Order: sequence, then structure tokens, then C-alpha cells
Amino acid sequence: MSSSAVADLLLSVDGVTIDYSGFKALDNFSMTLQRGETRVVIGPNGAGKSTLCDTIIGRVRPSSGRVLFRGEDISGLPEQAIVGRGICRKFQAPGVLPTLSVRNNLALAARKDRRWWKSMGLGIPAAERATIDEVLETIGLAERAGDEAGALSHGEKQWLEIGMVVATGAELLLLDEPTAGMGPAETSRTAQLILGLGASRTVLVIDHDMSFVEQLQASVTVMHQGKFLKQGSIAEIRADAEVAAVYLGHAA
Ligand SMILES: Nc1ncnc2c1ncn2[C@@H]1O[C@H](COP(=O)(O)OP(=O)(O)OP(=O)(O)O)[C@@H](O)[C@H]1O
Repeated sequence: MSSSAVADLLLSVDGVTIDYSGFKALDNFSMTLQRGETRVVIGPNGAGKSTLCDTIIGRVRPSSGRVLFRGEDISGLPEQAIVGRGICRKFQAPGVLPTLSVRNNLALAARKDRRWWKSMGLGIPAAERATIDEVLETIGLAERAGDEAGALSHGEKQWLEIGMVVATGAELLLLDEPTAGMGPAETSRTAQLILGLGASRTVLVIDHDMSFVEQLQASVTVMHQGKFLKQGSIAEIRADAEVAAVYLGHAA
């Protein structure tokens, strides 16, 4: 690896094994992420994709191997400490607060402090408001800022959730199936939204929808049975016989 590649290394998952009473959900798995890149992780059901996110965010602990973020070992830290260092995860199911406005959902995420409930009447400080306005533009919901989040469509709720992850200021965003339940038009818009996050964010996306993966034009990592299988462009992954075999094997 060149010295600039080392300087730009943001995340390194280094030989991680997650052992559930003898069953290895991750099996000596390694991958790296460079600052500013978007990476898609795919693999058949049970390949270990969600476990990978659980491991990075500190929800499960490796029995061997480690996770380095900005060069520091974070694998022993509690989840809150990892979030505090700049990693944030969006889950598959929307978790917005339906009776709060779109803007206030973002404000809550930006504060990372649920006690904000107590001071809600004081309003949002100007600096925070500017950040939230920026996020509203990024997720395309500026027009809906004052609406209750519960009134949004499924796709809009997912975009708000991505906005909430962005509003935390995290540098590494983990997005677990951001297009779940979406049709083609919403899926395309989600890809545009992620592309629009720019180089100041590094994004790890788990998704099954290959049209979405294609639109992201991202490098793809393929997992199988907890192990690293392949990495390459979407065209390379599509043409790969070993990748095809694990998906066919899974479907059979
Ligand atoms: N707490 C646990 N205890 C035991 N086994 C687990 C646990 N969590 C996950 N597993 C197993 O680990 C394997 C990997 O699960 P994981 O959810 O990471 O896969 P995935 O690639 O995200 O699958 P999917 O695409 O279906 O969401 C699966 O076989 C799963 O049953």
C-alpha cells in the first residue's frame, strides 16, 4: 500500500472472527475502507453482512482480530464510545420519531442527546439550524421540514433516517439496506442522495438490490459464510464465476 493510501485509510477490519458457540458468523474476515469512499457489501442471506456492521459499531465483540478506526483499535470499546468517535449506523427499519417534525428529528440526531426533550422549547441554535438546513437539502426534504415525520412516505422516512445519520456529523456511515421496501424511482433517488454526500463522508452500504449497487458505481465486497470472497467493480463482480456460484448455491 502506498503512503498516501495509508494516510487515507479510515477503517480496517483485520482478521475478525465472531464466534457464536462454535458457529462463525465472521470467519477471519478482513476489509479496509479509504476516506471518502462508498463501498457496497453484498452476499447471500446469512453471509455475515449485518454481523459486520454489528462488529464495527461495537454491538458484538470479536473473539479474535480487531477493528481499527483512524488507526486506533476500537474493537473493545462500548457502542456509545464508538459513535462518539464518528461512526453512525442506520438500521433497515425506519426509526424516526413520528410526532416530531422532520426538522426536529434531525435536530435530535445532531445533538446525540435524548435529554434535549427537556429543552425543546428553547428552539434550535442558529449554528445547528444551518447544519440541519444543509442536511434537509441533501436529503431533498427541505419542503417537508415542518411536517410531522409520521406523515412522510416510506421512502421519505428512509431518507430522513439517512439525514439523521448525516446530522450526527459521523465520518463513517453504515447503511443497512437503505432501499428496503422501495420501488425503482425511490431507489434511484436514494442512490443520488448517497452520491451527493460527497467525499467528506465514508459510506458502507449493505444492499441486495443490484440496480441500486450499479447506480452507486461503488466498489463491491462480497461475503460468503462469514468470509471475504471477492472485491471489485460491479462489472467484475457480475462476471465472477465464484460469486455466481455462491448465489446460485444459495438459491438452490
Ligand atoms: N446472536 C446470534 N447467535 C447465533 N447466530 C447468529 C447470531 N446473529 C447472527 N447469527 C448467525 O450468523 C450468520 C450471519 O448473520 P447475519 O445477520 O450477519 O447475515 P446477513 O449476511 O446480514 O444476512 P441477511 O442478508 O439475511 O440479513 C447467520 O447464519 C445468523 O443466523
